[in-house]
Amino acid sequence: MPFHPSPAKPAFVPPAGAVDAHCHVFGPAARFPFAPERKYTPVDAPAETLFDLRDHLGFARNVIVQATCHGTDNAAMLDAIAKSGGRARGVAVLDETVTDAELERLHAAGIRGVRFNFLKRLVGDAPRDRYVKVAERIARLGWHIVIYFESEELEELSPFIRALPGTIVIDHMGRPDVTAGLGSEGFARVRALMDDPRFWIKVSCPERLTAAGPMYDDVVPFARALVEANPDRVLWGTDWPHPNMRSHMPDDGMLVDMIPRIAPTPELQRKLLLENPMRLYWPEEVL
Ligand SMILES: O=C(O)/C=C(\C=C(/O)C(=O)O)C(=O)O
Repeated sequence: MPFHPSPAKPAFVPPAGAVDAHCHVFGPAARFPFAPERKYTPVDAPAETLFDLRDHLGFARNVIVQATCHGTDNAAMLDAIAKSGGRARGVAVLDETVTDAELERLHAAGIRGVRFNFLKRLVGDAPRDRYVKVAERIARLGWHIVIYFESEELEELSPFIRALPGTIVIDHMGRPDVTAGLGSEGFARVRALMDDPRFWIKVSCPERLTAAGPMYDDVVPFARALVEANPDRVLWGTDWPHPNMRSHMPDDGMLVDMIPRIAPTPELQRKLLLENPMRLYWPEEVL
């Protein structure tokens, strides 16, 4: 499903310098082929379109996250970062063969984290041994680890995740089953991870979690609970171009207009959209 061709202009105006902390670039396939082992083939979603969206939504910076469709070939993301004029940083997917020289080059190119995907529909059986080796290799760079999992797997997965070193950023609220309610065991496990100050969480992707559909009223309480409980360790992103969406394609402008519903004060919005992502991805610019 292609991304929304003409997202609305949001009524909500993000704070100056706001960061879209979870988005992707895909291809163009002619220049940046997709990984042979991929589980899906997305539409081309080039850097130029991402940056136009950034400006249209009122954001200033992007954190571009490597997606499984490109495997460990981070070239498309690195090309986008290089084109951004310093306004993008990245989260890469690596394997344990990465050399120290390559890690230095990736850091110089704007990479500040690695991503470990646990979704079976995206990676099959997650290569946990590889993830441990990569985690050990990046620790000296001060990078963090972004993790993506289904909340129903969290009971089994928690010991492995808690044993990872450094800062850990949970994608898409830990994918709670919103139909099970705020008091569900699954969401309680996600919130229990957040009791550890090493953990951060993205209050993104209501469109992936909703049972009610757009305006995503059923997801708002989950995101708001996470923002209010962890104001200094939350991030927000569009997840553009929204790969693997089946039910509908979200309007990115509408996603931005959800922000005041999940972060109801200017202070919470500033932390979510500016202070927190700047601390994690542009620490050298934080006074
Ligand atoms: O884009 C997302 O963050 C979500 C998805 C895809 C990936 O994360 C990926 O391919 O790495 C998904 O839920 O299908």
